[in-house]
Amino acid sequence: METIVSDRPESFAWSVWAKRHPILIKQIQDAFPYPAEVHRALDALLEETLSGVIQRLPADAHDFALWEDWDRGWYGGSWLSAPFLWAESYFYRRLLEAVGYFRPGPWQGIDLFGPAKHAELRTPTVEAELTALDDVAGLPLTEQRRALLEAALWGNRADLGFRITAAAEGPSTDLVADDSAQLWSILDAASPNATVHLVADNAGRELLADLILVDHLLTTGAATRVVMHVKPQPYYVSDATGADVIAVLRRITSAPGTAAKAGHRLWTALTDGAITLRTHPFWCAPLTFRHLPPDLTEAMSPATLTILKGDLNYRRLIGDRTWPPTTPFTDLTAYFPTPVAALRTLKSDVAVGLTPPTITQLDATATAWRTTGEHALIQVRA
Ligand SMILES: O=P(O)(O)OC[C@H]1O[C@](O)(CO)[C@@H](O)[C@@H]1O
Repeated sequence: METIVSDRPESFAWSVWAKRHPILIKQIQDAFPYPAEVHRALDALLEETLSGVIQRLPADAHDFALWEDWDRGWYGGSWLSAPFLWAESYFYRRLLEAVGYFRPGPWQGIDLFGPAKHAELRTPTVEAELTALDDVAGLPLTEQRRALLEAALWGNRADLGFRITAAAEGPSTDLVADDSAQLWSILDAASPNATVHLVADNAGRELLADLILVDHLLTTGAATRVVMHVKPQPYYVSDATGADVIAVLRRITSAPGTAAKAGHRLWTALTDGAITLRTHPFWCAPLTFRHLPPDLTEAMSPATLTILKGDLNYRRLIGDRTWPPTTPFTDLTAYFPTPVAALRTLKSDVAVGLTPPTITQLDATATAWRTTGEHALIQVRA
């Protein structure tokens, strides 16, 4: 199966470089009063990706050696001919370089995507979602499970990068694969000693729903311990960092009713160790999870179940390749060190584990069903 690259005009990967990134760079330039040299560096990066060759990080970058290790011979070649997964990840590292995120100075540590992430937490939609938790609390357990799992799943649609070029958010449509019964049976079989690792994706609404799900797992005994993995630095626009977890927690605790109670429980769970927050440089690596480093593999191996959120984690799990969509999910994920569940809305070309009737139905819609974000899946490998 071929690795996905970005050099075919009008392909999805190509459109990310040609259409999404110019808008993204402009948004970053507008969001902060960056000095002229930062504007120039951002413009130069965009130019380099569209018509230049991939430059190395400066030799004094703190992670220069790490990126030498992660390189697979792509420096010096065209961005569009390198694997999409590798090049897109490196683009986000180069964005941080352009704004001086790691360099001593006034812009050090300032999240270039912060304004959009924070604005999302103040929207009426988030307010309504928090209030709706009062109703969920009154439902029978199976319905609570369905509601909160689906909120975490569809929360992935709220990715800020994706929304740069996606049509305005329409109604959520169907699940193209749904192994949720298996997800719960794995946890129930291990109860009361289940440990869940949750590899988070986006901040804001998605992280809010993830945290509410985590609270539900802990309060119902479906999990005794949860390890949440977040990014060590801003990445893929709205990916969650430790600072985002705190911001979302504060938002939940400041809401009325059921939400506030969940927020306070989450806060306590973090302090007493029922929830552990972790990060690792590999979460921002341009490689698939087949390259999980030994320390991360060891840290994750006690997991009863690892829940991977989002499109990028899905690409990294199964490999960013032109798989036939009927390829079994279980075959491609057999290597992963723990039982694994993917919760993902479809926002890139990769899709596996679908049945022929589902594919026929999706093709009959005559839409770009792989990339519109209107479809979602829950896939599990025990
Ligand atoms: O936040 P997610 O769900 O990982 O999605 C990231 C998105 O960005 C992309 O990398 C495209 O830019 C897609 O893979 C995906 O649509």
